[in-house]
Amino acid sequence: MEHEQPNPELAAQADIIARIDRPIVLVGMMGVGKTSVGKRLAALLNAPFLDADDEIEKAARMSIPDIFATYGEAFFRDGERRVIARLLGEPAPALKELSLPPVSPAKGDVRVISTGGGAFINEETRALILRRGIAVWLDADLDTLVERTARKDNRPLLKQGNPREILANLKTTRAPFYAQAPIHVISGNTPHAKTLAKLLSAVGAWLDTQEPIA
Ligand SMILES: Nc1ncnc2c1ncn2[C@@H]1O[C@H](COP(=O)(O)OP(=O)(O)OP(=O)(O)O)[C@@H](O)[C@H]1O
Ligand SMILES: O=C(O)C1=C[C@@H](O)[C@@H](O)[C@H](O)C1
Ligand SMILES: [Mg+2]
Repeated sequence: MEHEQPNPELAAQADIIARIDRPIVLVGMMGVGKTSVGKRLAALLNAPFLDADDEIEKAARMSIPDIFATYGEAFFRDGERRVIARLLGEPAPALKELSLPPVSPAKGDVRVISTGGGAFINEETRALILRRGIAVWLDADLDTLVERTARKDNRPLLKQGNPREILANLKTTRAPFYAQAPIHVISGNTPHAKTLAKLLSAVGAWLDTQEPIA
């Protein structure tokens, strides 16, 4: 019987996965792929996946467009801040938001949290994410964002005018905030698997800078 050759790429991935000890939090523009890439990353890490937008909808028992339409953006942002605090395991006042219990991680503290596009712009939310998680800025060019966001009709901010112009403005004004994430990955026009591999190796490179060399 032939011996199987060890696969160095898989071994490198396993090494990175074993060193991840905190939540990975994906931040970036709407449509960049935080949810779809985040789900795949969680599967690879064998860790829970939590989508902040979904959690807000569950907590409010309303869709995001309905929350915006009924209560306005400021109300949504406040809920978003409290929900993300809960997903990051922040105790007490966050629980006021609803009767949901804090999420209990299955494997240590590791989980993948995909945030909504505006979450990292809030100072308090950003500070919490930077303190408790490994923040990854997923980024893409404007054409890619326009194409990807056009696939679904569930983003109220894009209904306030020309989606391309709105995305261009948001991208410019938000970039300095997203850039505060320690890791930056381009979610380009390639299959999800490629973005995932790039993301994991960027996390590995960042972990290398955090650990003292023995
Ligand atoms: N790397 C990729 N390659 C191809 N398609 C992608 C990639 N990343 C995301 N997409 C597609 O783009 C669309 C938007 O992705 P997704 O919903 O994950 O974005 P998001 O960042 O979570 O957006 P939002 O902030 O509005 O929740 C989906 O149809 C998804 O399949
Ligand atoms: O970029 C944003 O501000 C938003 C992105 C979505 O994920 C949702 O959180 C909501 O539609 C707002
Ligand atoms: Mg999403």
